[in-house]
Amino acid sequence: MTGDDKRRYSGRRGAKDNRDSARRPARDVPRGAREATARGLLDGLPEAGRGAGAPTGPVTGSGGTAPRPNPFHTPEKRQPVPGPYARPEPAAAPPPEPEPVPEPEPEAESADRSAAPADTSADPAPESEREPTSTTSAAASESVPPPPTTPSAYVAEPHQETGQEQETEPPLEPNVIPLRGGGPDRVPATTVEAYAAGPAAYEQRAESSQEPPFAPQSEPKGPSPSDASPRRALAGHDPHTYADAEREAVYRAIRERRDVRMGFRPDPVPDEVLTRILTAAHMAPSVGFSQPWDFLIVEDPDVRTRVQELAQTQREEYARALPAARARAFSGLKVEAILDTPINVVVTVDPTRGGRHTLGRHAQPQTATYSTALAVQNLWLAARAEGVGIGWVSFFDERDVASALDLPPHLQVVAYLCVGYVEDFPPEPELALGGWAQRRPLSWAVHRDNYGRRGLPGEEPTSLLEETIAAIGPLNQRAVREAEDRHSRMTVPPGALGELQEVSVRLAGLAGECPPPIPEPAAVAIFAGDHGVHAQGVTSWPQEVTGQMVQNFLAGGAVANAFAEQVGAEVTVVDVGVAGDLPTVPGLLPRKVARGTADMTQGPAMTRTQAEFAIEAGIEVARDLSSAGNRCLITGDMGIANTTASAALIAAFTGVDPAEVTGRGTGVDDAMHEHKIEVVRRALAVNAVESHDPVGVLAAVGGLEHAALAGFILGAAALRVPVLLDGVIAGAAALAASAIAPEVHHACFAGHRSAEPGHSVALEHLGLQPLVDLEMRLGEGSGALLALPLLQGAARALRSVATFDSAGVSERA
Ligand SMILES: Cc1cc2ncn([C@H]3O[C@H](COP(=O)(O)O)[C@@H](O)[C@H]3O)c2cc1C
Ligand SMILES: O=C(O)c1cccnc1
Repeated sequence: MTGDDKRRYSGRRGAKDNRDSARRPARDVPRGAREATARGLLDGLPEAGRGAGAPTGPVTGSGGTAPRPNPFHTPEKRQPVPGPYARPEPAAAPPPEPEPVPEPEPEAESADRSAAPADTSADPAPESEREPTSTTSAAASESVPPPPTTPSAYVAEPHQETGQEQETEPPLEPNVIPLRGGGPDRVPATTVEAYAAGPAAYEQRAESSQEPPFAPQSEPKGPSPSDASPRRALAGHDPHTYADAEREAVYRAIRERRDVRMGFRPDPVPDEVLTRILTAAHMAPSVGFSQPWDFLIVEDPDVRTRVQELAQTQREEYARALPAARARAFSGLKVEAILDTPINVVVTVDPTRGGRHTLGRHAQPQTATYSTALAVQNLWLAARAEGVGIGWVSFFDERDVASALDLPPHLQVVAYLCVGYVEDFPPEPELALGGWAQRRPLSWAVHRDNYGRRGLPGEEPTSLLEETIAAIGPLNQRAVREAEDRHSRMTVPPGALGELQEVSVRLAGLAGECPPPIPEPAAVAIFAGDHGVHAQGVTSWPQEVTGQMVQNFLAGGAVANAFAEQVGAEVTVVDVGVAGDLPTVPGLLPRKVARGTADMTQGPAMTRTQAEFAIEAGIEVARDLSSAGNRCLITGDMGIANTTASAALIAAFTGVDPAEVTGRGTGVDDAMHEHKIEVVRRALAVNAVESHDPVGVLAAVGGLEHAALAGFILGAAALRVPVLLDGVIAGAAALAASAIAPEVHHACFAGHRSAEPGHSVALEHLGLQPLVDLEMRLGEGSGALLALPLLQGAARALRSVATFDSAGVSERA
């Protein structure tokens, strides 16, 4: 490898190479350690994203790793929790209905069971269930406590020092927006007895409490328990607060509740246990105290077989609609255990119960169903405490299952539950373990006063854009070096993989691991918007085509759909600014910020607020698609006249003359092309654009889809997920994103070079080399989709090509 090559791999080439200079503390995990934990859905895929977004522990050099515990698991803090519900205190959970009699044999057994899984719940799968792992990972898993439980991409556990080699590197947190501090109140524990014994005893007890109670997520790093906020002080003296162990039991049931589909045991659930569980369900809150639920216990094998057939049919229907990569993963996924469990419990709702004047239901009829869902949750938590597993099956049409169960017509099925003792409770949701989806951090979900002002209690709220910018960082240099080293040893003449070498090294640096995960599954987001500048006659197509093409995407009839199907990617359409109304259908995300932009030759196309809203909509789409398990995000666009706005943006960000960046778009003739250049010039003259104010530039001469695409690109970079860029519209948006957060380019891969002249200018400015160059000029994400297999091939080369050593191939003399 030449020195020049080496320089290239440390980041963007050319003038902007020195952006990697900022360094932050390292966090890395040997590949083997991560593989040892992988036993999920996507394991069936050829290495698909194994470990993607799964930074599971600290840097430990090449040896084993101390696992990075899941925050919902606090084994080191966990105390033995006595029995199911501690009974004596009136404030504790409801006691079971029947007077507890000396427990018969099966009951005693069940009590054991309820304790046993708790102890093992942090454990990895039994040896027999584990994926075969490399020697390193096997060694690692032997020498360390239970491995990390999940692709903990969404988990920010405090870094564990191992004393082993650490380098100064950016933190390795693919798929993680570094989480800000804050958190639950950690009040001193109190007990009812202490309170009853008098305030002095109570206070003493509170002060002497050592054990911090439940930490719902370790992401928050906010105020310490000593903080003297009024809220904290009040809580510390609240006579109603449960004692530590009691609270821990409640929170433990919450965090260890699982939807279980595998490993059910045939032994029956004793009647007393089932009665306790149903009693808990029956204690649920309900609107107007209407108690609209009923519980149908199904044992009859014929009925269950009928229901199972319904589920099977639905499963097949669902699988047919999946993109290829997802369908492969889904084929290994168990969705029901209807015949595997000793009983099924159906929870129904009677929306008419309580009569006409049920309090609260008159305004919100759906609260009957909500109430019933709360009963399901109570049932589920109680079952967990009893060591009983629950699998909720929703793979059927509600009316079909109601009729298979011969329910009275006024009842509806809310939940169909498979109920039985289990071999194991997975330490994390099965879907997360397999990489099908990821847990969203709490900080994504907590807003303050206004939706979008995110901040955990006790923290200063921030905007999504600020938070995203703060999370974008350099490539991980350790992974970059490992990838470079591997390339130098791979059975390939030096440099023979051309650009794919740079791509693969960058994928490793982005993910923070070598080899990097295969960028699969992938999702294209087609952002759609209309343009006021259309009125200037810059395209020969009517504006309605934007909305009509959206419908075409949704019906699966566009080029983007054909190419997405070819490469197994999922298509999502996002309406950020289509002028007309669009139907509410699956696959279309309604995020309309405005009904198209204003005419930029008359003034700014958008207000700054509109531009910001659109950017944030794009960030949220990146977050959602990533937490849905996608490991590659692809840009797509639809917006008649958007090549005009693209040209204006590119001219504004690069300083290149409009005549050199304005193309023919959908194919305008010479006269219209000249006119289009003039329109771009006029827009830039009317709007005083300053490239140091990228959001202002987007607002002045951009489109809503450009702003959203810029957010999408920023969002992907913050999550350390590769983003595959399409043509000139994506190029213009990437320039804006890069002006907002210069290090965004590490995550950007140019899918293709469009025939639009502005696109080459943008790519040059971004320092990106296109993977495909076929004179295409369509947009929609079409060029980027074609390039997806190249991106995946680059990652796979690092993963599966042998080295000279391992293959016994002689190196050149
Ligand atoms: C039928 C049709 C399908 C398209 N698919 C993408 N575009 C592309 O062309 C449009 C931009 O070109 P201009 O700036 O010249 O209007 C965008 O909608 C872009 O996505 C299409 C355009 C049309 C007409
Ligand atoms: O480069 C593109 O993506 C492009 C070119 C023409 C029309 N629409 C999109």
